[in-house]
Amino acid sequence: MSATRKPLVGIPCCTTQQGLHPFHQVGDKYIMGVVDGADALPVLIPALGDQLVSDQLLERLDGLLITGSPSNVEPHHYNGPPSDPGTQHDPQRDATNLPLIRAAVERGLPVLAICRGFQEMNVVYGGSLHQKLHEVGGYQEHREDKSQTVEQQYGPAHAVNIEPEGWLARWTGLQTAMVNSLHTQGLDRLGDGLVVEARADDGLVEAFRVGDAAGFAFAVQWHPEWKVRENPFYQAIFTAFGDACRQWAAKRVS
Ligand SMILES: N[C@@H](CCC(=O)NCCCC(=O)O)C(=O)O
Repeated sequence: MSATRKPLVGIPCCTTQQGLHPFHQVGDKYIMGVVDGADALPVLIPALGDQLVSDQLLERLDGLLITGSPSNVEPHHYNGPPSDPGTQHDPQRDATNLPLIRAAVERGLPVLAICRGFQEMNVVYGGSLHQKLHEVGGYQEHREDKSQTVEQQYGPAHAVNIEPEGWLARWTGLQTAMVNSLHTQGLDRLGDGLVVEARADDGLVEAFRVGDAAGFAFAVQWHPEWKVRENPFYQAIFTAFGDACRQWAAKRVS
């Protein structure tokens, strides 16, 4: 691989309906997180579910970024009770991402999962979700205040306590950090083999890694892609991801 060739990072899309037509889309901040934060080339992956030949796709990639989304994982994927009527779902995204995440981690391809992506990764490993964290009791407010500006909503909201022996501690040297918080759902049962990397003060799991993964497999409940270059804590996560993608790319081509 030439010194200037950047790793290729796949970003699976959400589906939305715009007028009469369905679209596949990814938010700009995730794309720019890959470009600016990981110094990599993004490529958008349509949410094709079964029609995505994941091996043929994954063998061409050097990493996967699994994004957040206002939609929720359909609860049948974790044996949860049905969602309230009107809950936003994206079954095509579920059908794409759940198998893709498993296949990517199995082959050692670097995976960074954010917010809904973090929740998906927990479900992939047999974990479950609280559908309305604010109704469970004992948890602080983890939702954004939708009356605020976008800058305020993605600003620091609460602390996370970082596990001293984990990857986050190694990358940052920190014991605590402030993070944004824009989620209604949250981890209930932690998936098999997932290792907690950080918790909120109320005990909610906010970051984990896949314990026996062959490569980089890391997930956070907050949004480190938000203005990643301006936040050294967020940047450290994207730097570690980008480095893992570069190492994968170098091995793949050599
Ligand atoms: N719907 C889930 C996940 C929350 C989430 O991913 N929010 C992201 C919102 C938009 C974005 O920044 O991409 C939940 O509510 O817990």
